[in-house]
Amino acid sequence: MLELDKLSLAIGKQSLVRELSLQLQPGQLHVIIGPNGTGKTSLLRALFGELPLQQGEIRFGGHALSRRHGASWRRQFGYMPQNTQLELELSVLEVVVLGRLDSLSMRLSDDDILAALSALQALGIAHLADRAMHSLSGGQRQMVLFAQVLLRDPQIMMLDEPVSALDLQHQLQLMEHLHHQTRAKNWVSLVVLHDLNLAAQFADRLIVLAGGTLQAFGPPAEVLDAGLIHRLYSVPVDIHRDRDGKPYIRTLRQASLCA
Ligand SMILES: Nc1ncnc2c1ncn2[C@@H]1O[C@H](COP(=O)(O)OP(=O)(O)OP(=O)(O)O)[C@@H](O)[C@H]1O
Repeated sequence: MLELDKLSLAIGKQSLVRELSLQLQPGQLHVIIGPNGTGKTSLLRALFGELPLQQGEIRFGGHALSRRHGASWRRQFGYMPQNTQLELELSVLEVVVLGRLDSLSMRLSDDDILAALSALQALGIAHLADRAMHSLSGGQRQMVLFAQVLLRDPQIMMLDEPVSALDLQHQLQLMEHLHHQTRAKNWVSLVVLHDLNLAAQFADRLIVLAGGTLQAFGPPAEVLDAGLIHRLYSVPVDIHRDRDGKPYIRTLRQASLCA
């Protein structure tokens, strides 16, 4: 279990997250939603050990994150940050193999290369293997970096807006893959999404953040309602339910936004 105990984060004098306590279970997909600038990325960076904690504690498997053990802490994670803009001369296959960096010796083993190829195949992008990373489109790059993070085979998987550049088919493919692997590998998965319908379809638990504080935590069917969404985004919505009882959301147009 990944535990956050009264976690507070700040950059300089600006408070980003306040007194956040959560228990995140292995085998479950947790989706973080909330308005822009509300601390979602900062939270992932703190969990990864990239942003110092102002107060509180993060524990995984009984061990607390500490500065001294930063490198071994990070080894437990697969982390795909928000910015996927990489001007690398490396080929796609080389970038994906880098997912094995921690266990690489001076030479790549055949196993590493086969694992990278099979990740590319599973995501339907094996045809990109020899392309230079810098020559790819934004969506192609996002899929390749997802393949790279899969290769780490982590215990905790964190993806920051991983579908922001993807078309509908690839959004579904990435989320289905993540959902399946989270169950199969017993990952604690944490994903930041802005698409509430995608979040409602795939999340076991939603983590709703606004203004750096936890607004709600639970299954989408229990958490998402028109009142919460209006409080978060000041946008009126209709909420419907699909055959499985999962909510789906339709925004209502507002002439007043066009001042
Ligand atoms: N390096 C930094 N220096 C100063 N302020 C920062 C820094 N990184 C983030 N912030 C501020 O911290 C707040 C939270 O940022 P964060 O990126 O965590 O939000 P977010 O919820 O992920 O936003 P978005 O949905 O827009 O990606 C914002 O007000 C942002 O301007």
